[in-house]
Amino acid sequence: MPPSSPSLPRDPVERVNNVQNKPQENYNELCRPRLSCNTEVLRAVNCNVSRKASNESKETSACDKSESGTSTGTPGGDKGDDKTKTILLALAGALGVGGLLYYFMNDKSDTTTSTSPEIPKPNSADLPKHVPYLLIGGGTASFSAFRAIKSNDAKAKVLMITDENHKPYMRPPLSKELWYTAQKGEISNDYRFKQWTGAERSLYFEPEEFFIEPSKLSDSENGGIAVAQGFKVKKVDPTNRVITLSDGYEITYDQCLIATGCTPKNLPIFTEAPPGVREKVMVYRTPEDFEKLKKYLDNKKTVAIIGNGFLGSELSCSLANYNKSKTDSGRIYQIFQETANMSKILPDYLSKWTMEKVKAQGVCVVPGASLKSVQRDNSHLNLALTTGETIMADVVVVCVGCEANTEIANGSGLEVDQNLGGFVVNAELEARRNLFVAGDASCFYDPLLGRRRVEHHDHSVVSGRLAGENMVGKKKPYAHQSMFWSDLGPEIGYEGIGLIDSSLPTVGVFALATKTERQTDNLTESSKDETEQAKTTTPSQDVSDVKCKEEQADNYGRGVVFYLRDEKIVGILLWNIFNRIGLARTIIKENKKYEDLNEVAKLFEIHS
Ligand SMILES: Cc1cc2nc3c(=O)[nH]c(=O)nc-3n(C[C@H](O)[C@H](O)[C@H](O)COP(=O)(O)OP(=O)(O)OC[C@H]3O[C@@H](n4cnc5c(N)ncnc54)[C@H](O)[C@@H]3O)c2cc1C
Repeated sequence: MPPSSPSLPRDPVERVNNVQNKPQENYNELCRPRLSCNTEVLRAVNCNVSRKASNESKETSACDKSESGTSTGTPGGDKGDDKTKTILLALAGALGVGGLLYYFMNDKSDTTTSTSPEIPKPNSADLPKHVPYLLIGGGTASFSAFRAIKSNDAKAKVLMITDENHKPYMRPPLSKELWYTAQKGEISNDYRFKQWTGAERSLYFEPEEFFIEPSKLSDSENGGIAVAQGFKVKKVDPTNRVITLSDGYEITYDQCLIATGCTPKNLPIFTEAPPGVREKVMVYRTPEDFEKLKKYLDNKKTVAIIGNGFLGSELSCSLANYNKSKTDSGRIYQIFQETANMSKILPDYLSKWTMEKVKAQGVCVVPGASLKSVQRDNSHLNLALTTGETIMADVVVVCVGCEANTEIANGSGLEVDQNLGGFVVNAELEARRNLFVAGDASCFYDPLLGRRRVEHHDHSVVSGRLAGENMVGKKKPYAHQSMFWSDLGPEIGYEGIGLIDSSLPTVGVFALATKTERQTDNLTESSKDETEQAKTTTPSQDVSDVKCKEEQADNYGRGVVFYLRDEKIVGILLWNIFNRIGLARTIIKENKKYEDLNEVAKLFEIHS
């Protein structure tokens, strides 16, 4: 029997707010920045994409190998650069100016300066000696905790300490919306971007004026939040409630939160490489990384993205779409070991279908390949792959996951989970009394799915909020089943909840558009006359017949995938279906077997 249909959130904001332990005030500004498309908006976006279709074959063919077994990057883009360099190198050689030679060999023109606002050199003596609320980390979880503290303790004095030179900001648009905004013009200092709905907002949760100076926090009558930027916390002494900064400065607290997030991993093949190689390799997490990569693209550089997770796939699509606005651009490669995009979370057939969509956006996808060696020539990196191919790239972006920032545990007596990483916390997200952990850095117990660590925006918002509430004494357990979302260009958006793992048995139910209807969809923005039929794939079914064949290319445009463990639904993926995550959460919470998953799928209105 299907569950009774719960009342669905009326709009995206309500959907994100429709979570357990919701406090009274509005969390709009922390909500999923995408604010899901309604059908009309999505179709409108799709139409724009199809209008660009005539360029796609040209862009896809840009991935063709120019020599047998060898892919070369930026065939036209770098020629001018290289010629100039050759002349200058000859000059430098003639003059015997070794330093100049080194400069050009290392292609310093590629390096970028951050556009982050100049801030005075931090001086820890300006920081208070004692604060009632101390937040370590300046990200989403930390800012969410501040909101919760403030709404429960109106005059709270909160000090946030971050080693970044930014006020609190959100990360998801860095690999998505910001690139589409950048495509249309200049990026503003506060990184304003257009959401898919057309609404505009900044990457920053609040403007500069919202915050008070750290030196004025203690005397502030109405409290508030001060951000100590550019400071690293070295350790915490939970017994005496004192933190120590890396310069030795100590601050005592009443309540403390650790929300230190995670750091992108790199690969030994790069970290152990000579400096000339290393300077062409980057990871991606901050606005500075966005600026740096954008500059590479604007200079027609070829980018090789290594990795097949959310970030690798999202970024590949965004960069390829960004390049579409240019008459001349470098290539975007995505290299990974697996057979197709997002194969760790998507069932095989959907993963292969998705890869074709990613390719159609202009990404040169190189599946089934890992790196054998890397060498630097004049200005390029030559990436030799296990497939025998060599990719020539100007820059490599390593997107191979993230490691929880737990250095603070050393010397603080805090437990780190050996398998999952992250600070081990109890049900109230407490590591020690009066010391909480939230966001990517927390390893918490999920009563339904076991001990987990989650690296997603929604988890950081809700766990940060709960930690903040517990810091003011609410003593609430964390029982929220968090969701995530990802967008692969303007055409594919998906949301997931629970265990989304392709090694589990899955059942997918999709709405199919017929050929005629697809043409209609491509030419008009109306959905009125469209009829759809459902297609179900089950774990027992041979999925080879639903592979990405030409005539089935749009089979998986919209649907729902159930992930099963012991025949119970433990995860739900909503594929181009929005505003239904509350229903998915309810179904997972029921933790039961369903005889007919088609009936459950109907609740998601995949045909509407
Ligand atoms: C490019 C990108 C796109 C993403 N897109 C999505 C998406 O589409 N959907 C989704 O669900 N999730 C997405 N995520 C994941 C999501 O953004 C993270 O889960 C979220 O930012 C985690 O928040 P946090 O507060 O735990 O950590 P963070 O946002 O990383 O904040 C941690 C902060 O603590 C600071 N810090 C660390 N150690 C110290 C120390 N010792 N002292 C002082 N400061 C310290 C860090 O510098 C950082 O500022 C994306 C992430 C990235 C990088």
